Amino acid sequence: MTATPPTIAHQTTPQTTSLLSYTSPATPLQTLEIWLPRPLSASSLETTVWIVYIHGGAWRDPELTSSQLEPTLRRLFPAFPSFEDAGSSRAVKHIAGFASLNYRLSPYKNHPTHPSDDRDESRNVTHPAHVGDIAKALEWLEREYNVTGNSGQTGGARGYEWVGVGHSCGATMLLQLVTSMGQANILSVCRPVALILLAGIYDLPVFLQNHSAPKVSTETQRVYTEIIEGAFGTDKRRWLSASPVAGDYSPETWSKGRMVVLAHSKEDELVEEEQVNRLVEVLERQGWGVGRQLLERELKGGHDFVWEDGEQVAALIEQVTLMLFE
Ligand SMILES: N[C@@H](CC(=O)c1ccccc1NC=O)C(=O)O
Repeated sequence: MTATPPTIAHQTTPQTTSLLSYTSPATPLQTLEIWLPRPLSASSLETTVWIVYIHGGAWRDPELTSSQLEPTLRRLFPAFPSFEDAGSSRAVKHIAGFASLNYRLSPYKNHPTHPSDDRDESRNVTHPAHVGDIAKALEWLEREYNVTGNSGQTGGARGYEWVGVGHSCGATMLLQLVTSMGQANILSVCRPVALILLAGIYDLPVFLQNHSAPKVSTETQRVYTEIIEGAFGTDKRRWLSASPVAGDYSPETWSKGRMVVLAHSKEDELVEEEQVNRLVEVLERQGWGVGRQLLERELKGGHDFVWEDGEQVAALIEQVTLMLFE
């Protein structure tokens, strides 16, 4: 494959974009946002990566969107939305671009202000449609911005490598993507070199067990059940096979994977720490931790504070980017 120049205008700097569609025809949630700290042509394929962010919201919350990355961008770029100071951090020099993805959601009929309508095709999907949209967005990023991670073994063209950052169910989806859980188009999508997983859900049955009465109120249990049934259907037998803990993270299936960071806060009131422990067991059993780096990081603050504040997310992005290059 040869490096095709990006086909949409993005060579001016500094640049932010509004929502871009990654499907044709366009739909309201199959969209993404792009930020380039400098013209793409000034970011070399050898020394920079893309950061691809996936927001959370329990697969259904319409109020959580791609804009969730902005507080983090404000921490990384003091003059954001301008990128004037883009050269100030050593890590940022190694970032070619940021993409923050939206994806179709599952129903949320009892949302207090934005209930979903049965006829709204953007808000009535189930797994694997969410992660399928993530795969479509990555195919688009490959076409438009050369985010292919094609490491040019044949000496040919290269594309940018990417680092995935996901919060809550966004972290879940990144792992479903690298392990090809879901649909066929995922297989052709280039894999990330590293993942930063924030407050993710990795074992759906354990997630539900930990949020069932008498550990929690029956009302809380009802909400968690509604979230999982809404996103994965009512057939319980499918919940484990759709869980990241059921995935294959061997070098054969994810040859690019060099680093996984699992971050969680003890103050998280929505996703429990056991999710991290379950995934660590699985990754270690599959050889992670020797050679392929497995890092656990303790965060501060509640579930949503982590992205609302952005400082800890920015610090993790800086650390991982530097580790990849230095
Ligand atoms: N704001 C969401 C709740 C939510 O995001 C959530 C709740 C419990 C456990 C994890 C959650 N988010 C994961 O993406 C909602 O209203 O459904």
